[in-house]
Amino acid sequence: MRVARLQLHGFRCINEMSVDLHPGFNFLVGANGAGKTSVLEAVFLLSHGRSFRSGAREALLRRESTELGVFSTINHDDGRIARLGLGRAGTRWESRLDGQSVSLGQLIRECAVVCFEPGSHDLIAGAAEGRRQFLDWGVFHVEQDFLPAWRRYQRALKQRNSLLRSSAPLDEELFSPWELELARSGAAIDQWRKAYLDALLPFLREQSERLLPELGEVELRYRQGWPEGEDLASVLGSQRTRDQGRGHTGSGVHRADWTLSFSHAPRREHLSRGQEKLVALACVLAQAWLDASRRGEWPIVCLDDLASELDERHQAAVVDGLAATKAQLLITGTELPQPLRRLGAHVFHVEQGQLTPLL
Ligand SMILES: Nc1ncnc2c1ncn2[C@@H]1O[C@H](COP(=O)(O)OP(=O)(O)OP(=O)(O)O)[C@@H](O)[C@H]1O
Repeated sequence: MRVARLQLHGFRCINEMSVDLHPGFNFLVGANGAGKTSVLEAVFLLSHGRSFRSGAREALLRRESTELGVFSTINHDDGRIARLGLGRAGTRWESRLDGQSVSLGQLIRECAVVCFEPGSHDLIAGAAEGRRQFLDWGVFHVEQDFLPAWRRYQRALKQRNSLLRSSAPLDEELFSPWELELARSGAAIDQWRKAYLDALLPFLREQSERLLPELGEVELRYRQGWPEGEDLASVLGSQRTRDQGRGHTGSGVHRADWTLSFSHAPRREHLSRGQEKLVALACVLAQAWLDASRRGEWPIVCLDDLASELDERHQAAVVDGLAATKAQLLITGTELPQPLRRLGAHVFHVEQGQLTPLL
């Protein structure tokens, strides 16, 4: 799939912008603060319903603006054209698909964007939440039932946490229904996550061999969030007193995590910063390959500030990897690095939130 046209208003530093993108490789060049990342952020928003930058969605609204809109025409490989819109007027957010008002879930299912940006580093070096989000986005896009199960899980978790914080003595009858729901929806979420990571692993191996052959073989470890082989409902039942002391539920799929290790770098601390960046990039590209194999069309691939911290050899390895995909690429940088020129870029100059085609 490809973004054919992108229109933004009231988004970050962008007052009004409309651009027709190339179906192949688009390179957005401009000075620091020009608005390059904001363009990628808008495309990402349509596929994730949130920004990749920290902070509330409200921060996306341009200062001095009262309305925000992100509109995109997506061309699918089968010839279908979808018109996506996400906007905020006053305090209300609205999602539209082909002119109809839809839920945010329906909107983001229509469009697949994988994005590598400086914060993607957190996939390797950051907290577990970012890794769970990465995993759950992949599951969400293949499993129709994931979102309702995840919502049921979140609701039950909230209820159990508020019971834990209430001063009442721990009452089995009050806790049990929520713990059973956590176990039921949690088991489904856990199975989907495991299946997703199993499917991701071969693509991850391929990407890491291409980008980081010096690190040796990659291993992926998944922790489900409670002891393996035990029933989550029983675990929660036995941990009520401990959880009451903590004020929250200490076990469940909301505590899951996955990590990578390499035969020549078994611990994360063995990786240099540039290597961490490449490992995170390998994860993102593996996700794109898996998504393409399942969906039958490539997701849109966004790479923000790709070249920084990478030497020419690794940049060339990244370029070889990208050349092997059929994805639409949106890449940003303060200049077009030599190795990327091989991909035949359509360059846009970005200045004060405006895109001007250069080549
Ligand atoms: N809500 C907002 N309203 C107005 N301006 C904003 C808002 N949020 C961010 N900005 C500004 O938008 C500008 C563009 O930021 P962006 O991160 O897109 O730039 P960039 O071209 O990617 O820069 P860099 O190369 O430094 O990463 C910045 O000057 C920033 O201060």
